[in-house]
Amino acid sequence: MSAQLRPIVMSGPSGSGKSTLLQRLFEEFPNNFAFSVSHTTRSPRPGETHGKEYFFVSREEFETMIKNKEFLEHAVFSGNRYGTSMKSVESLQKSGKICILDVEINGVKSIKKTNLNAVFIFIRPPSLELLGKRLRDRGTESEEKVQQRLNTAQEALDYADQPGSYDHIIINDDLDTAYTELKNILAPISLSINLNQFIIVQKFLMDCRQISLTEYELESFY
Ligand SMILES: Nc1ncnc2c1ncn2[C@@H]1O[C@H](COP(=O)(O)OP(=O)(O)OP(=O)(O)O)[C@@H](O)[C@H]1O
Repeated sequence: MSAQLRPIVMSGPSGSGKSTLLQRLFEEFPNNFAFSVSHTTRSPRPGETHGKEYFFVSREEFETMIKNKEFLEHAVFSGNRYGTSMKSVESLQKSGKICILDVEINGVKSIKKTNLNAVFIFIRPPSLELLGKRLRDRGTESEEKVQQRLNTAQEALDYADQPGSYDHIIINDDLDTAYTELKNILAPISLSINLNQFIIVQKFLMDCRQISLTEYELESFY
């Protein structure tokens, strides 16, 4: 996989602010970043299209893909299987976009074992207390679910404390500061894509010179 198209793996406890930060990123740079499309064994909901929200596959197909080592990571939620295939990341990269993967701790560990050459970013809440408050304020989970998420959060924080677990850790205290930090991390990666395209154009122009196009003819390429 070419270095200039390194995918971004974003992880962090539920409620740490991943979706909020990514939503801002996609709004500001709609042509530069995108999520890869995952595979799932769950049935499509009304309005969902195969290949858009998910690739909907049977259990047998999913298991064959596991056997063929086609997944970068896969997991089970509410009795259904979900996974990110190498192919779906590659097809996004071919379209010239930086692929964003939003995965939990086991996904991070699996992806680390592949040759994806991703950049690993952890979004850290300032404290578990504040994380609990944000989850409660968000109002999407019952108190029992909030407690479950806080327990899982501790595990994610412990893993993030291990040396070498992530390339970057962003503390999401003030949202604007966290977003600026995220953009600063992503800027060199986006830049390398532009730089690579520039080098390809330069090489093309040099080849044109060697096959003796005149300066006048070259002008027409610009
Ligand atoms: N820096 C911040 N300051 C205050 N509130 C924040 C900040 N960042 C995020 N929030 C709020 O915290 C809540 C959780 O954020 P968000 O939904 O983005 O978390 P998440 O990590 O994507 O969670 P999940 O993995 O469960 O989807 C949201 O209500 C969001 O508006």
